[in-house]
Amino acid sequence: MAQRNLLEKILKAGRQQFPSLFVLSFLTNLLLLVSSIYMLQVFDRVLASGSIDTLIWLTIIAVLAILSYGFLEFARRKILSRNSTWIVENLSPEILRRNVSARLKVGRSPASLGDVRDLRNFVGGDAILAFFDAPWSPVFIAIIWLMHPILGVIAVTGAVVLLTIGILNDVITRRPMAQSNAHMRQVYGDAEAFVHNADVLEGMGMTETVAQRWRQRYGEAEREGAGAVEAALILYNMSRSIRLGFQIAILGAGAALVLRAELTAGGMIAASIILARALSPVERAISAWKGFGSYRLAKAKLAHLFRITDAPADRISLEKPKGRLSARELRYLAPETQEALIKTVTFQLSPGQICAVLGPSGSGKSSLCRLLVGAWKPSFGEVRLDGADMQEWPSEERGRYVGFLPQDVDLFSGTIAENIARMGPVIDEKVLAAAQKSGAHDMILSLPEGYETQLGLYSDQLSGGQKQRIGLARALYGDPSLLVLDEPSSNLDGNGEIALQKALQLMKAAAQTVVVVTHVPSLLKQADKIAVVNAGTMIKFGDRDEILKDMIPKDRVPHQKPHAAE
Ligand SMILES: Nc1ncnc2c1ncn2[C@@H]1O[C@H](COP(=O)(O)OP(=O)(O)OP(=O)(O)O)[C@@H](O)[C@H]1O
Repeated sequence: MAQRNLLEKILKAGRQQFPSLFVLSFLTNLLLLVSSIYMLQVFDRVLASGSIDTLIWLTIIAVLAILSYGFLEFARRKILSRNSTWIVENLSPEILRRNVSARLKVGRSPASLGDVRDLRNFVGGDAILAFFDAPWSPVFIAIIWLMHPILGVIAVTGAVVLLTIGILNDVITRRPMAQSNAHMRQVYGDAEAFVHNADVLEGMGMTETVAQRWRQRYGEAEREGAGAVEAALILYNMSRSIRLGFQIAILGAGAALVLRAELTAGGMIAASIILARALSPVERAISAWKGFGSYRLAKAKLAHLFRITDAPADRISLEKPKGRLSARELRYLAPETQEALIKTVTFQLSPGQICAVLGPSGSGKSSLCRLLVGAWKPSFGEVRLDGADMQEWPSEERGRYVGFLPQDVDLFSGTIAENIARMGPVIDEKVLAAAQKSGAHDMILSLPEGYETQLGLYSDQLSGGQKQRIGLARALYGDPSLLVLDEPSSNLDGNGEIALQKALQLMKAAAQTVVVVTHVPSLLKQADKIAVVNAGTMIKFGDRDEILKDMIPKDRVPHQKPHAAE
């Protein structure tokens, strides 16, 4: 329950800091007047009276005030940086979890960790302070007005001109910058994918062509934003010059007023300093406004992500299932296209049964596997393990009883032992048992660091077959009741296949239910049942021998690869 409103909770916690930020901003802005008041007093009182004592006292008071200013400004920023750390630490893991959930549910996630960063940048950064400081600009301008209305008019004009330039800047640059940023993200994503596929690029001499294409797309994205950057730069420099211009104007007008004895010399200098203070929040408020735009967008995207994904369910402790698997009228529509990838699938397996799934390429075997392990939520129908609906079961709890070996195994950054232990706490005996059962133990020991071998991102230092064996050990970790293996031998050599055959025998002996996508005769021999899938429909399901008898012409030798759905 607490997790469901995490986003609101975090934003509310941020808002709760507003009163203290408001008070601190009031005090810091008040103390910002110290230097002008000091200047006013030195010029008009000390220089006129020649009193060293007054100067000393004034200086002591000014220094104390400036020190207090420093302390209060530090406190303001400390509150914000604490806020931003808290936001990132609490929200990021939750967003990562919901990203995974959204990817499986709707194909892609509406929000990313970049949105948490945008949220943090605004709530915990300078932008929000600009909002607290901005109301002080009119106060400073009013003080200048009180010194002399002519100076007040100059200050108001300065603020209006800077505000106009800022708004113009925002209007001109917002859209092209957003487009350029989106394209840049794509271009950098492409670059990462190219590096990841270095072997393909080098092996087929594609590197230069790909680099050329990339350079072209990078150039286009860069040029798209260049015009906006240039316009922003011109306007930024213009606003700086204009601000300095207004400061000179206020000094000049002040001097004229001094000559006409309508203002003191101290007042002239103080007005110039106060003007600088008055105009600075105006300039900052414009960039803060941009930050506010990103914040609002990020908040909306994150709220959408929270709406379409569920909070982690409370842990429930069901007994370990025996492995009775039933799929009833399963149907699955691709989230983005609504195309039916699985049309009708109904079957049941008893604990300890091995079911081989056959079917031509693209027939839906992998999709079926994802539905069986509960990674994909069926659009219609249900998958039950011992009567419990896979979708009703919290995935953390369910995962303890399910092992899944996908077609393409990717391992995560960490040691081999950690990967086998599913990135949780490593229980040595369980890791060893899983590795031995999968036939990966000897291979792991032959690596220089054995189970402690550190795998980097994409685990490039391992061969496809090695990854597959470790993936199988990961699936077997903790003796799950149901194992779903998608083409487990696609990267294995003869020895690997024999090891896999033994592993299947051990699973059967341990009464583990297994669904295995394979066309390999030696593995088919282990199966009790065979399911044949074609175009998303299970067209045949039954005892192995009966199905094979129907499929293989009598005059053909049994160890030939069966062509399932032809
Ligand atoms: N996320 C998805 N969105 C849309 N279509 C998808 C998605 N995943 C798979 N498909 C499509 O669903 C169909 C079945 O794919 P699936 O991977 O399940 O087939 P398969 O039988 O395992 O194929 P292979 O033997 O080649 O691995 C294919 O046409 C594929 O393009």
